[in-house]
Amino acid sequence: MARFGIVTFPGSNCDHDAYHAVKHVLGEDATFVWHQDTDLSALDVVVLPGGFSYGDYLRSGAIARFSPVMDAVVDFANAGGLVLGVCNGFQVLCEAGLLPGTLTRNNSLRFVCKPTAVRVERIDAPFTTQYAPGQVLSLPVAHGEGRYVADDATLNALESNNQVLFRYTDADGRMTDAANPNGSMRNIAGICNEARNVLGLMPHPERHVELLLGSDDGRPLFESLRASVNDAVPTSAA
Ligand SMILES: NC(=O)CC[C@H](N)C(=O)O
Repeated sequence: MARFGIVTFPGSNCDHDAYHAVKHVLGEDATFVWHQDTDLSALDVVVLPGGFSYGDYLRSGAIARFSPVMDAVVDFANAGGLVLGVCNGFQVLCEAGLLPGTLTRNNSLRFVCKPTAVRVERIDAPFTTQYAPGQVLSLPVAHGEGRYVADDATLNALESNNQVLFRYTDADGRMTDAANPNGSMRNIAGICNEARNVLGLMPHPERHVELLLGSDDGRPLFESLRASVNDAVPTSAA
């Protein structure tokens, strides 16, 4: 059984969605981790969920990054643990320095809440093995500060290391400005770190995990994590 911990900050509002995806849809072990907790040793995967941690004061994720749990998340990630940050979780990961770049105000200066088409760029990361390369997913976005920004050197490094795992496209997988809901540079929707064990993703896979919700395109992301955890567990026969 893969053990997922879902961090709750004051202001998180997608923690229960993530819990539902893991516990009830996937059938794996899910527990909530309070922002003041510091022991992550019983977990295989840490999820930083969406929401408005600390009211998005100053800028999204800027205060959550100083929560006691985040020192533990940094240690967990540096030891190779799997970390998934969705939306506000992505913002927190950038603020914490676990991912490069930052998320700034949408180019529309408006909160955007709608389904988007997102293309899977790479399947050689523990978050995407259960997708097909180039598969176009329907995943909802809901954010005011989702515009991914980084300098050219960082963007080029992300591309050459194959760290861009998801991009906004149209439904046919074409990268257009119209398909980009927030003005993210190079249509970036999700990136991993160089070691490939930390993912930040702006759209919400946990909101599209069953057809009752309109789509189950987000479900293979959680199945990929489960497969990665199970593959890593040594068998007793060894
Ligand atoms: N759904 C969310 O996680 C919201 C993200 C963030 N606080 C924003 O509005 O930019």
